[in-house]
Amino acid sequence: MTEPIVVVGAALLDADHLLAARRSAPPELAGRWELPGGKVEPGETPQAALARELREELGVEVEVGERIPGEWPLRSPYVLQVWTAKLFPASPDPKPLQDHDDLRWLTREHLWDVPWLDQDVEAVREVEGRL
Ligand SMILES: Nc1nc2c([nH]c(=O)n2[C@H]2C[C@H](O)[C@@H](COP(=O)(O)OP(=O)(O)OP(=O)(O)O)O2)c(=O)[nH]1
Repeated sequence: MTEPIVVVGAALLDADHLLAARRSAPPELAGRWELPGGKVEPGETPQAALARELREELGVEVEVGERIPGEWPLRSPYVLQVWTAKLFPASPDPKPLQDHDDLRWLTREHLWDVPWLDQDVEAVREVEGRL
């Protein structure tokens, strides 16, 4: 069996808002919303991977917090794990530099206003309790 490869997603929180990111690629995922992040590289910790991905994709500097319990299957061999994160005070605001074409800070009230990727819905439900 192929070993699963972890994709880390950020529950990037600011007060009572969660950052949602709209994918611009690949075509089958474009237009749907996700927790920004990406694949953990060999030898990298999930926390380091998440900080790197958010720097590359959004231009932000984050402090990674705790893991949201659970693991969600993506297209084989990938699995999604989610960690909380918050912007360092001196961080620039997030911008959709790479992989995304729109960003939104959502309150709990508006959390389901965007079409999340199907495979992210359970993870977002877990995050919902933190808002
Ligand atoms: N980042 C992220 N990817 C997700 C989520 N849900 C989901 O199915 N995916 C998929 C999309 C991609 O196929 C894969 C992650 O790839 P990616 O393109 O974000 O990661 P990456 O920057 O490391 O990829 P690469 O271009 O270097 O190959 O997981 C999610 O919530 N966040």
